[in-house]
Amino acid sequence: MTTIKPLLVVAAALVDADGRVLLQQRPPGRAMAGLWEFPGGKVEDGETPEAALIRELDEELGIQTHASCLAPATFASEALGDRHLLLLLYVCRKWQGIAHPHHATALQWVRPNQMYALEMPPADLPLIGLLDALL
Ligand SMILES: Nc1nc2c([nH]c(=O)n2[C@H]2C[C@H](O)[C@@H](COP(=O)(O)OP(=O)(O)OP(=O)(O)O)O2)c(=O)[nH]1
Repeated sequence: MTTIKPLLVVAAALVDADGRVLLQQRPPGRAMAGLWEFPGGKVEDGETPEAALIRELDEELGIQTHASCLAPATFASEALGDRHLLLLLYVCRKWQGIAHPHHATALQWVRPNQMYALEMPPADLPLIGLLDALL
């Protein structure tokens, strides 16, 4: 029997005052290079999902937020190679600092209905409609 180990990933829909969401472009040389994703990353051993997301937002964008500013929104469940991705998406409207692409090739602020035209990871596609309805 094949054992599938879930891969737990957390990501944020950072929403600005105009209802736009921040996406970042995955850098070259990595899986899914060039695709537009929500900032975030893997939950490490011993971390809560919220602590992992706070860490990733600081590492990737240089912004700071708090667990009380992370509202669970939805999740994705998708085969990913020999793993199974569980992606927890939070909505965050409050943070400190200005987002800069520390790891990503580029950042852009988009309305959810503009995401349909962007190349995003397969797991993210079902999340767009939810964000579109929610924001
Ligand atoms: N951050 C993020 N990852 C996503 C999204 N959609 C999606 O399928 N993923 C996948 C891509 C990767 O397989 C995984 C995230 O892992 P990663 O490698 O980017 O995370 P990480 O920052 O912890 O990276 P590393 O430590 O391995 O360098 O989740 C998304 O919207 N945001």
